[in-house]
Amino acid sequence: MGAASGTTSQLCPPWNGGAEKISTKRKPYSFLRCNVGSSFHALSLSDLEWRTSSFPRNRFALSLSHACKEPEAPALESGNFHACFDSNWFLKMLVKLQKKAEEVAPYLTGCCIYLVGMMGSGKTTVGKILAEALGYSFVDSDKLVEQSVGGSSVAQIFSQYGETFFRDNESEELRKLSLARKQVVATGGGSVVRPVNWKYMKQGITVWLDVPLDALARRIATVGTDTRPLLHFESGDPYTQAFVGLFMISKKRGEQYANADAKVSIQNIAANSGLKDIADITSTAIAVETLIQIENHLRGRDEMFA
Ligand SMILES: Nc1ncnc2c1ncn2[C@@H]1O[C@H](COP(=O)(O)OP(=O)(O)OP(=O)(O)O)[C@@H](O)[C@H]1O
Ligand SMILES: O=C(O)C1=C[C@@H](O)[C@@H](O)[C@H](O)C1
Repeated sequence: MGAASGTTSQLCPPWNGGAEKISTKRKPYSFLRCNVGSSFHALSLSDLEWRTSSFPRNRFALSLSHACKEPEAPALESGNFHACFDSNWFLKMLVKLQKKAEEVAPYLTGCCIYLVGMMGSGKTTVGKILAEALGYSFVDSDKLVEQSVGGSSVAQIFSQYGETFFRDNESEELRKLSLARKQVVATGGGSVVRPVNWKYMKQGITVWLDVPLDALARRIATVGTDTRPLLHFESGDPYTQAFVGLFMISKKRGEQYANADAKVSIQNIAANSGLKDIADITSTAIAVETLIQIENHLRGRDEMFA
């Protein structure tokens, strides 16, 4: 692969099935240049590895990594993304993402973006893509809590110390993050329940990823509920367990997510792009919509103060 600096970026999630299945007849552009802030990203055919053998005609798998010419350019998890999809569509979406990020970045003036939403709503997946596009770093508040408690997992913290202990640590990590700049933060799904957390998160821009419960339950059922202690109390098959648990939680949380400055509705994205199944919406498309909603929020705010 052509990752000269050895830095590779995962641009999309390897979610269930590892593939977005859209057929294509054509090869991709031979070269794609993306500027993100001061960093330069180049995707070329040497970075795109085509493996056609194991897929039906007009379908292919793409293994993608790219070289970061700037050492300080944000690096996501190392490892390549393997998927099967329409290359032209994907590259267009990637260009759209970079263009939108370049438009929005100067107005953000380095302030942090907090993604809020129910568990499984894609805060981590979309957050990493956004951070990469904006030249921000990515942090996951659940991971920060885990580190602060000496490396125990969220599930272990819940069972060993209880939810209140977890929430106290979560608030403390959000307080520290409120002093930071240029970070995309994937918050814990329950960060919205404490008013003080909103005070910290509102130091930046808060965005709600609004995903229907059925889609959340399908995603969570795929990976299991082991890492999600609040879903451990339900019985039934993994989908039912996840759906019932999510339903109860969402009833309790009511409209708390709606306190966010901007909302990204997956159902709206599907409706606007003519897609019947929201599972067909890629995380890159959701990241683009997130930037659009952030831009709308910033415009509204500037107009209010003009
Ligand atoms: N657009 C999408 N389409 C399908 N699956 C997705 C999409 N985005 C994320 N997923 C999958 O859903 C699961 C949850 O995603 P992710 O970890 O990004 O959510 P999260 O909001 O950070 O969850 P949590 O709050 O529980 O940490 C993962 O298995 C991920 O691969
Ligand atoms: O929705 C919630 O309350 C949670 C979501 C996860 O991100 C973790 O923060 C934890 O499992 C609790």
